[in-house]
Amino acid sequence: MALEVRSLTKEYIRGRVAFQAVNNVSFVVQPGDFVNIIGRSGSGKSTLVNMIACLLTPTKGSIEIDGLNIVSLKDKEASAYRNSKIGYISQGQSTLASLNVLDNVRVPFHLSKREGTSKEAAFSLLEQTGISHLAAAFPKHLSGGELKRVAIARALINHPDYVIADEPTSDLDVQTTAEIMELLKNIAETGTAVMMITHDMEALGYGSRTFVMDAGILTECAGNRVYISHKRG
Ligand SMILES: Nc1ncnc2c1ncn2[C@@H]1O[C@H](COP(=O)(O)OP(=O)(O)OP(=O)(O)O)[C@@H](O)[C@H]1O
Repeated sequence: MALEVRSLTKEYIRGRVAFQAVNNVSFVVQPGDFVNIIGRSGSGKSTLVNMIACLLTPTKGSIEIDGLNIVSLKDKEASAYRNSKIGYISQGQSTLASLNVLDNVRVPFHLSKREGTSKEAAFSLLEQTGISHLAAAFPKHLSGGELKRVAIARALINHPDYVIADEPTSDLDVQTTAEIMELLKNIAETGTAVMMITHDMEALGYGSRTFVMDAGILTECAGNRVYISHKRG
């Protein structure tokens, strides 16, 4: 299922001045793509992916999946879409402290009405992410890399078509970064499109396409080569 973003714009008002945090952005993501999104702090990366995750309403433009414009979904439909189609790996800590690792992974399964149980599937995802030995542990006893693996397993529990990861390696060492990136690459290889915001040059090589966001304008780098301008126009 291709994701088609057309003329997407998000306008904010700061002081009394309106500005486009995301400015007329268009691109298409195919199943299995592993998309890097890079760019300076404040350039509009999170605003863009939050609109794709239906967490934010665009000012203008469309986001189509299989002919359905998700921008026009009502709140309840938008939540259902997010729950079934999007796996979201947020930048910060996102586990629930009162649940053990296995139950944290199961949470999205139970947010919508579904047949069956999520226990085996959640355990299998913990095996895939290399932390099944921590199934009964609580988040406060886990390292940053282990918590990131929990977030990845949880993002996959509903078999999403798209995984969005907002700086998944921001606080990890080189070795753990490589392991987390291998996991994300494997996810893309199964046909789930991955969109990753990153500032981490080590992480970039794992993606198949790279986009640069600059003051709300998104440009794809030819041949996945990265040209970063440090000047702002
Ligand atoms: N609710 C809001 N109201 C007004 N301005 C906002 C709002 N949310 C974000 N912005 C502004 O929009 C711009 C884009 O923000 P965004 O968080 O998308 O950037 P980013 O590229 O993800 O940054 P970072 O790399 O620091 O996370 C920034 O200038 C930010 O200050």
